[in-house]
This record gives sequence, structure tokens and C-alpha cells, in this order.
Amino acid sequence: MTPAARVQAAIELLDQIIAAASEKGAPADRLIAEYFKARRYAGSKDRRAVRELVYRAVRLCGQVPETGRAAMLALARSDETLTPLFDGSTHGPKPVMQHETPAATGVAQQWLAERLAVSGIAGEEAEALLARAPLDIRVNTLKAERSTIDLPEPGEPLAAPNGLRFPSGTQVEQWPAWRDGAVEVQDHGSQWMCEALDPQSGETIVDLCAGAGGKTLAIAAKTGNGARIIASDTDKRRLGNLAPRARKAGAQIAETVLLDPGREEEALAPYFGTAERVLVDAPCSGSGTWRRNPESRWRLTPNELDRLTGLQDHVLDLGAKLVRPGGTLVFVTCSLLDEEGIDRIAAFCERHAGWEASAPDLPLGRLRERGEAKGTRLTPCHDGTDGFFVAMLRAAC
Ligand SMILES: C[S@@+](CC[C@H](N)C(=O)[O-])C[C@H]1O[C@@H](n2cnc3c(N)ncnc32)[C@H](O)[C@@H]1O
Repeated sequence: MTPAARVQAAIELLDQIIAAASEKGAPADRLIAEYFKARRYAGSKDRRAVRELVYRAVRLCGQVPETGRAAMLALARSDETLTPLFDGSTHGPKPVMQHETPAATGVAQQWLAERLAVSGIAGEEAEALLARAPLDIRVNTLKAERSTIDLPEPGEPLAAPNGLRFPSGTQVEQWPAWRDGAVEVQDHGSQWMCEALDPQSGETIVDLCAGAGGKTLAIAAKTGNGARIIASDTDKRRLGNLAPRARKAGAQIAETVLLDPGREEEALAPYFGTAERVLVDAPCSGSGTWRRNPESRWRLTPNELDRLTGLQDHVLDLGAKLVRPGGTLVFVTCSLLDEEGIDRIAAFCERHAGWEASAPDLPLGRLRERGEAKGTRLTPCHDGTDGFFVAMLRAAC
């Protein structure tokens, strides 16, 4: 592909990503993969270059752009090598017309930028949400040790006991250690969420919103397969991925429980009051992971945020029923909005007398508090991790 044809391909892909954002369609990564599946003539360098253009444009535009071309024109404003490629060549974009307006740039839609600012995320904290994320892995201690594992590149040891950091885009999935389950891709912040849970061998632990088991596997490794782990989720496809992942990782998961949304108690009742620890890794806006999914900020609406905070209260209340007297509930979201963090904990404490909310003792992050409610927030700018909120809730004995 010529450089101009790559720009035109990026424009076409951006049009698809913009449409998918308003129609709740496929994520950008999938759209890009499908685009190139139908265009076998594009070589690996072309694919990499187009992908790079697409993501640079998505990161740059806080509001949803009207068109892919407007987004690419915004990028061309900040990168003068792109403007001459609007050359009207056979596969390239049409020349720039005088009346054309580039898309608005910024961190997020105005309402969202305002809510972030109210939550203390503005200036460099907000800009860091759109930086490139490194590639972090967790060495799976059921199969290997960080100090002795043989990897194609050494990696930078992280503060998390089993974490290693590699440059963004490292092809970990091609490593024998990944294929053998000796390493898992997991953000450094996410690794600390499992440390905050502090699971112990011999305990019953429920991972209520387990998804495909990113944190479940870390819990199994941390307890040396010594805990009874129950993993549940409402998403059949994600939960279905847990068993093969656990086999590969050598992790023992006692039970996986598929939940019916709104009727979760039917399946969870046998576990009520039994767990020493419950992890509620709640569904959220993902505003802490925009470094990896920048187009997800185009999808969020105030109504969707309201729906999510309602769901967070709901899963917290379910989690509370699973905890045995004196046990611990750990609430996690990968969001930097207080509405999905400390506000949920303050609301929980109002609904549940006798529970005590505290911030976990971590070597990173900063305190967020609202009255008696406390939690810890990690941010890309301050901690070099994805953004997370975590709070510990202790049940009365
Ligand atoms: C942040 S993701 C979990 C990620 C996962 N723990 C990991 O580490 O990979 C939130 C999960 O909550 C699940 N979920 C949504 N509603 C739920 C509900 N009512 N009960 C349990 N899980 C729910 C979603 O399907 C999603 O998998």
C-alpha cells in the first residue's frame, strides 16, 4: 500500500469505529482485524501502519468525530507529514478542501471530562489516560518463578511480586512461556487488586464477577491452589473461557457458576455466608483502561453510567451476602470516576450498618475518602498502571 492508501484505509476504519460507537457495535480491535481479513493484499507493515494511524486519531479526538476523515484531518494538523498524503491519488484520500473542519481534539466528551475533573482527574492526570500502556505480565507461580523464568526478553521487574514490564506491543502470545501458561498478560494495577484481596490457603473465596478469570487465576496462584475458589459471572462466553485458561495455568477452580442477571441469588444461595473473602470486580465504564481501549470513551453516555453504578450497588449487595461473619469483601473497578469508586462505598455503608470500609495497604495509589468510607485509587499518571479503585469492606463478626 502507498502511504496515501494507508491514510485512506485508516479513514475507512475510523468511519466503522465511529458507527460502532453509537450502535454498540464491535470494538475497534475486532473491526481492524476484520478489515484486513478482507484485504489480504495488505502486508504486515501496512497493517501496523494503518492501525497506528487509527489509534493515534482515536486518542486525539475526545468527542466522537463526525467522520473518519475529520478525525484524520485532526491528526494531520498535529503531524505535518500526513497533510501531503491527502493527494487525490487512486487509493488515497481526496485533497483537503478549504471549508473542511478537523474533528475537535481533547481527552473526552465534555460531560465526561467534567465528571473526571470533579473526581480529581484533570490536566496531566487526564492526559495520561490516553498515553500508550506498556505490556505487563504476571509470572504464574504455579508453573514458574520470576527470578528464574526463561523469557525471550528480560523485562523490568515491577513492585508486584510476580510482575514484569515490557514495551507496548511486545508479542507475548508468541512466547513458549505464554503458550505453556507460565505467564499471563495482566496490568500491574490489576495484579495489585489481587494482592489487596490477600487470599489465603484453606479459605473459601468467591470471585463474583470473574469474567474469563484474569483475577481468578491470580488468586489460585497466590494460594498455591490451596483455596476453594468459586468463580461466577453472568456472561456465559467469558465464564466459558475460564476452564481452558485454568487448565493451561494449572489453576484449580472449585466451581464456576453461571448467573442469570437479576436472579443471581438462585444460583448463589448455597454459598451465602460461607466465604472468608469475596472479590467484586464490578462491571464499570473502564475509564481507567482508556490507554488500551481509547474508543470506549466514545461509547459512554450519562444513562449508561447511571446503569453501571446501579449494577455496582447490586453486585456489592450480592457480594455482602456471600461473606461470612468477620469476612472481607473487596470492591474493585477499573474506573477513575468517584461515582464508580468511593461514592459506591459510601452508599454501601449507608445501606449496610456494621460494615467497615478501609483502604488496602498497598505500596502505590492514593487515598480517596467520603466521610467514613475509604478506598485507594491508582492512576496511570501517578502509579504507571491502569486506573483502578479498590476498597476493603469488613463484615461485623
Ligand atoms: C470488570 S469485568 C471482570 C473482569 C475479571 N474479573 C478479570 O479480572 O478478568 C466485570 C464482569 O462483571 C460481569 N457482570 C455483569 N453483571 C454481573 C452480575 N449481575 N453478576 C455477576 N457478574 C456480572 C460482566 O459479565 C464482566 O465479566
